[in-house]
Amino acid sequence: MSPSKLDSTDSFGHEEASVSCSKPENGCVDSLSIFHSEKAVEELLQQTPVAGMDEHLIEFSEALRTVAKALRRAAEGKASAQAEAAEWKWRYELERTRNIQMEQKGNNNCEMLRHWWIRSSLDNAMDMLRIMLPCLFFWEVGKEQNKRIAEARMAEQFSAEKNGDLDCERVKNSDNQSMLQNESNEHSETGCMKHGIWSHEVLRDRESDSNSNADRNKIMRKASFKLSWWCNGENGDQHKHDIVSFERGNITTAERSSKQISLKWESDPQTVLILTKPNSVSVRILCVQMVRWLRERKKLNVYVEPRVKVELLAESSNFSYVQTWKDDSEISHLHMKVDLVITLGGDGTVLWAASMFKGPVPPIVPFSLGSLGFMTPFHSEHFKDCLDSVLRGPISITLRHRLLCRVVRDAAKNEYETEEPFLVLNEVTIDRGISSYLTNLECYCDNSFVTCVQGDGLILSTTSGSTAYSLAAGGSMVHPQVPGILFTPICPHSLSFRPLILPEHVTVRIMVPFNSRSPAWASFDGKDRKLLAAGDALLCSMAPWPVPTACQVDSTNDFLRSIHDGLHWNLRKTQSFDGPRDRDL
Ligand SMILES: NC(=O)c1ccc[n+]([C@@H]2O[C@H](COP(=O)([O-])OP(=O)(O)OC[C@H]3O[C@@H](n4cnc5c(N)ncnc54)[C@H](O)[C@@H]3O)[C@@H](O)[C@H]2O)c1
Ligand SMILES: Nc1ncnc2c1ncn2[C@@H]1O[C@H](COP(=O)(O)OP(=O)(O)OP(=O)(O)O)[C@@H](O)[C@H]1O
Repeated sequence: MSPSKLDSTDSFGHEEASVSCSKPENGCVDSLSIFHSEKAVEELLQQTPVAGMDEHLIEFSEALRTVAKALRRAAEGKASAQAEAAEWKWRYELERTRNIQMEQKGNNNCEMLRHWWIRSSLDNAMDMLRIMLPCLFFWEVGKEQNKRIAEARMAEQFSAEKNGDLDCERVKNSDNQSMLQNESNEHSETGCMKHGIWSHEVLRDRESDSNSNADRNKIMRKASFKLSWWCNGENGDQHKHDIVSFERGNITTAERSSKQISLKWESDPQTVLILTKPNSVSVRILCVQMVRWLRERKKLNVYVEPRVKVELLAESSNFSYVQTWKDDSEISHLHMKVDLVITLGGDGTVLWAASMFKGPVPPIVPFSLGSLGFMTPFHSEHFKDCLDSVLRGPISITLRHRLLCRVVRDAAKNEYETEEPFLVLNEVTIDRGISSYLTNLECYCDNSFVTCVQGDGLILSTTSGSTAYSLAAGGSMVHPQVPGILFTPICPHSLSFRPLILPEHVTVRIMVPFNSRSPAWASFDGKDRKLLAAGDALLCSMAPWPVPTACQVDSTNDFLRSIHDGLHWNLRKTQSFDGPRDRDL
């Protein structure tokens, strides 16, 4: 590069101009000119060196290149901060508009429901008159009978009115194709009712909905139930929403956020879904017995998976009453038909059951037919007694939290542009897959930098999953009713990387940085592996739909029994009485 060329205003002059702009009076940085300056330096350096080139010039141009790079980063940082601010503003506006719309829609639906109630009450009155008139001759007999009909109808109307809030939500949700697309609506579905945590009431079958006017009596109803906190062994009916009180400036915890929960049926369960571990003879035999008993003795509708229906029909053609689904799209409506799910298998079958419900999950009764049973407290030998007591209620349940995991690709415009989310009951694992390099994962918690994971990977686990993979990687065992997200590294290449437990309300973001030597792989409850390339991120937060599993005794007793029986936790021979004692010392 000749000095004359360096002096030329074409390249060097341009460079100077951009550098002087990099020390702005008003803090403004022109990213375009910085880009040009950097390019100019790049070009200068690439030119063939000529004899007698001054070394200082090279150093100077290197320095210029560094300055230009720093300026470019500053400009990019500013632009991205501005974009983020605009994004938050946009999100705020969107949320506000959505809330206003939801409020209006809710009011409209309630209004419609009220009109429907008045109209149907009039219809009922007309019906009653129609019944009564021909019966005038038998007035005394007819009077008693009509009174009973009227009472039943009024009770039904009363129940519908009492649960008006929930019905409003159902009306709203009936339009929804996918539960996950309508997160906010479903949030309110699982929300708190006046008494207890929530109550499934008068849910309509999709098919029945379409011809509901034609034949209301054929509407399939879900069993109604109530969940309540269990206080000191009593069934406390009231759930206080404010868990912290601050009267007169004194902060006290009036209610604990996590308590033993009790489920009490308000109407009898009618439909049961049985899910079974495949390829197991003992499971198949038990399934046959259970289906027969539920149908013949309990008069319940029974749903099974298509594969199991084929197996049952091969056993006997009498099983034609057993119901199933034809294609997977019907699975998304199962939660509206099923009152109770029974699983026959190990923990993997409970995970399978949970994965079928991408929104609310009906209560699950897990029977143990595997080698380990952390989530399967019921013994198959006593299935009739167990199911009798569950169907009668009340039962203790463990509300097992799930994590909602979304993959955001580098190319996505914002965090909402994600692929189909996954709901995990145990954990999401981000590992190195078949790559022999260390994973390099940047971790953020609610946008605060947590750490960089360099090792085999990272496990983000629920407390239910704390006894699974996370435990094997050195994580703590946590009672499943404790709300939180476990942050457990897999074979970290550092001596001080202890596992963390984060609070339930945070969003964890795991990013594969651009300087990572290899991509990472995410897997969800040990299934569905997804590639995370450089720039891709995984977002993980607590899902609004927990998995309610029935307890044999209660949450704590079942959890302790599972770690004693399943893991032989802290099992040690008791020291004998004879030997040295303190008083001898
Ligand atoms: N090194 C490990 O311990 C390891 C490795 C991979 C996966 N897993 C676990 O396996 C789970 C998938 O289970 P699967 O049955 O489909 O696969 P699987 O058939 O390979 O069984 C894995 C084992 O994990 C046990 N398990 C599952 N959930 C558990 C829980 N919550 N608490 C205690 N033990 C539990 C199962 O009983 C089973 O013995 C994953 O979610 C992961 O937690 C563990
Ligand atoms: N209904 C089902 N359809 C397809 N796969 C299933 C079903 N139920 C369970 N599985 C899968 O079968 C595998 C084994 O199931 P599960 O853990 O229940 O039995 P197990 O391995 O015998 O029990 P354990 O792990 O306690 O020894 C799991 O990976 C699970 O995902």
